[in-house]
Amino acid sequence: MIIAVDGPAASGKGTIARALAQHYGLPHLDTGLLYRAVACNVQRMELNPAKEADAVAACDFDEALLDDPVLRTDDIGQLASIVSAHPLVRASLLQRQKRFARQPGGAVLDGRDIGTVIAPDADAKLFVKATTQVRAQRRHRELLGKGFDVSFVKVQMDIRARDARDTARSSAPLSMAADAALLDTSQMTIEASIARAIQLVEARCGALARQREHAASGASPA
Ligand SMILES: Nc1ncnc2c1ncn2[C@@H]1O[C@H](COP(=O)(O)OP(=O)(O)O)[C@@H](O)[C@H]1O
Ligand SMILES: Nc1ccn([C@@H]2O[C@H](COP(=O)(O)OP(=O)(O)O)[C@@H](O)[C@H]2O)c(=O)n1
Repeated sequence: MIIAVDGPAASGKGTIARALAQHYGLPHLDTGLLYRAVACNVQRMELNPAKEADAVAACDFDEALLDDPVLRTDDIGQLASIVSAHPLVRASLLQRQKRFARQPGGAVLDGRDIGTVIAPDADAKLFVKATTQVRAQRRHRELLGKGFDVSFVKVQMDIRARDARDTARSSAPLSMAADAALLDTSQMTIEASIARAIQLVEARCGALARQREHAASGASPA
């Protein structure tokens, strides 16, 4: 089973994707980390993130970088949304993500374009959202908890800038797949949002199983 979880920054998609992976015993890939690694490499190599050729040169990063806590900073998040807008950067990370999605037994992936580009054939797709205010509060609390000294206003501005860039880019923009289920976590606790996500996946997979049964029996689906 492939589960695609997309949504904007700090909507809760990573929390939900990890919980779904644990619930179904599937491997999980946080695809945002790949773009964050490219961004960090651009910074370390003193390249220009706005130049596609520079960003592409940074795509060949050391795997150990994926575990570096520096990737979680707000500044790297911003840089990631600049490098991720380049089509050649996206192309360079594409096959790795598709391979992960197609591994035997399935997988859970979260990001911006999982349901639309990486796994358009996913068995279940969720689009997780929350108000900008709530997302900024969550991310601010998270960053403070990790020891990063950043103001709420900066986090809020950065989230707005990232939302705008991720939605407006021409290559694989942040958008909800037509067949995704919407999950608004603004008023939900973590536990409630995970429980709802499991319900949505169950509903989707039950519907798919019924469709397949109908197809196998030659009847047209209800
Ligand atoms: N429903 C929720 N209520 C409160 N906090 C949440 C909720 N979902 C996630 N969080 C917290 O918000 C922060 C961002 O969540 P995360 O899952 O990393 O978001 P995303 O992957 O969409 O950026 C984390 O600190 C997480 O624990
Ligand atoms: N599948 C993905 C995942 C992330 N990204 C980019 O990478 C940036 C960082 O993604 P992330 O998922 O780590 O960020 P958060 O949502 O966790 O804040 C995003 O702002 C996007 O620009 C993307 O373009 N496509």
